[in-house]
Amino acid sequence: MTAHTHTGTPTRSTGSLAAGIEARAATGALAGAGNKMDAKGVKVFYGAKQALKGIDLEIPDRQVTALIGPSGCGKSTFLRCLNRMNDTIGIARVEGLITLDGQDIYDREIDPVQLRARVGMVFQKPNPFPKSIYDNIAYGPRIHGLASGRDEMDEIVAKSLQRAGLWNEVKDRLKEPGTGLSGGQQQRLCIARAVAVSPEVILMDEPCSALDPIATAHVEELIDELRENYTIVIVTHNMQQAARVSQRTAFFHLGDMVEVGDTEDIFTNPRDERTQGYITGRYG
Ligand SMILES: Nc1ncnc2c1ncn2[C@@H]1O[C@H](COP(=O)(O)OP(=O)(O)OP(=O)(O)O)[C@@H](O)[C@H]1O
Repeated sequence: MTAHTHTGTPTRSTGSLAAGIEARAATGALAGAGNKMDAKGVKVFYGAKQALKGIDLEIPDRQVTALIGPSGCGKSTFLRCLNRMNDTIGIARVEGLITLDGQDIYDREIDPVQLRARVGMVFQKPNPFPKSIYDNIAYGPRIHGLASGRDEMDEIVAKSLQRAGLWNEVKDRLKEPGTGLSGGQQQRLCIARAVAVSPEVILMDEPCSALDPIATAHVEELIDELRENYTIVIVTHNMQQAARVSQRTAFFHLGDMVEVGDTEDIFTNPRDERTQGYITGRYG
């Protein structure tokens, strides 16, 4: 089965994360230049069952790429390949090539923990740690040794919360538990936590499915702001959301990537009848 393709690097800071965030913002002019990640012939098996049949997909730098398609078609499986989260599933086996800035992320030299700092993830259900708001954010930078002292850590926490649009709501209650926030605030806390380790790519697996419409709108606005500095890949069942937040959309069907292109083209002029059927609600 062939896929239709419609047609469209920041340096990682090893020192101060706050400086890294600033540097990333300063190089915003590079937005959209080239592909951040590239998948070629990606197959995934869960035991004997094949979930992905050979996916080719380019992930452009500092754009939002939406993965859509009917339940069980392999969107989350593909997303998890991008930061090797499938490594944590014993029966999962991944074949093919996935690169980040041209480097094979499945290379033996690559440490998956370091990779996941560069390619962060936000899950469907907000999952703050049972810790204070401050410590939720500081956890990753502590593990990765990104702050040399308390002042620097305070700065990272503040900048990450600002980036996630949560600072004003929580700046006076940083010692309170993250679990005490509303669902929408918790999800923005999780986005701040992902941002705190200065990732280059943020993967989002249905990040709004547990949120009400107001919280959803908030997170969608945030995604739009984040793409200035980060490459984002989002799995969503909500086609309006894909149309609102993404610049590129890839349609998955039964383990294949059927069609990818500019979001507007995919929604107004899908080439494959399976894509057309899905976006017009004939199935899925
Ligand atoms: N941990 C796992 N073990 C075994 N099979 C799995 C596992 N995770 C996913 N699968 C199977 O792989 C296929 C693709 O699942 P995946 O969750 O990637 O699809 P999806 O498109 O994200 O679905 P949904 O939209 O319902 O979340 C499905 O048949 C699913 O049952």
